[in-house]
Amino acid sequence: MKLQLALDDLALDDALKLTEKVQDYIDIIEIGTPFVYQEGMRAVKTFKERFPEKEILADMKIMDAGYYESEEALKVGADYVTVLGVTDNLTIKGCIDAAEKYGKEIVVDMICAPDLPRRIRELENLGAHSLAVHVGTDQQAAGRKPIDDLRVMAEHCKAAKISVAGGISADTTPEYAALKPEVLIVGSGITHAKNPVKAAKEIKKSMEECK
Ligand SMILES: O=C(CO)[C@H](O)[C@H](O)COP(=O)(O)O
Repeated sequence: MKLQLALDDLALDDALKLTEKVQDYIDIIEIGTPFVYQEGMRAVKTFKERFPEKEILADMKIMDAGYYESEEALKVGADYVTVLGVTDNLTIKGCIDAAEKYGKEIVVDMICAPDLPRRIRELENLGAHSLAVHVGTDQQAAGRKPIDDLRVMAEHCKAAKISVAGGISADTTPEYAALKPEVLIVGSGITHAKNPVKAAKEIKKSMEECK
């Protein structure tokens, strides 16, 4: 199980400093969607250069122009690019083709996707590498959590790897880790923690206890 640190609402220098501090506990560095809006592909390139031993995910949440947009991140060093599961299969296929050209992978973000079992089947048939259960920031504010969708994903996913995101913290990691997703994604649970190093260390420890 890998820990993915989502960097969403930090400036580039602050994000680099925070990542230095927690790097021992994380496997994948996510350049979050707001960070992509703020810094563009410069952030992907900078993080790949500063942390060459880590995997980098560009959370682009692509909705159209799948091949072209994913290649923007892949050519500057992204190991993973996200596309939205609600979009057209042609867009998802474009992202998969671009990723495979670079020997990298696509993560399909299932935020707001209706009928999960059916969509999981379709996406696996398309050859999606990973599917991400995701309760977004606005949904979290309305009290939603990703645990039920993660159960559905764990039951129906046969070939793709599973990621999960949506307000996960050190306190809630054990219940998510128990379902053994391949990747646990944590943003504010580390970046907004009083002590980010302590939070990252606790999260990684809980994950290891579930191996
Ligand atoms: O993709 C995102 C928001 O759209 C976040 O990166 C993801 O939800 C993880 O952050 P948090 O743990 O704070 O929910």
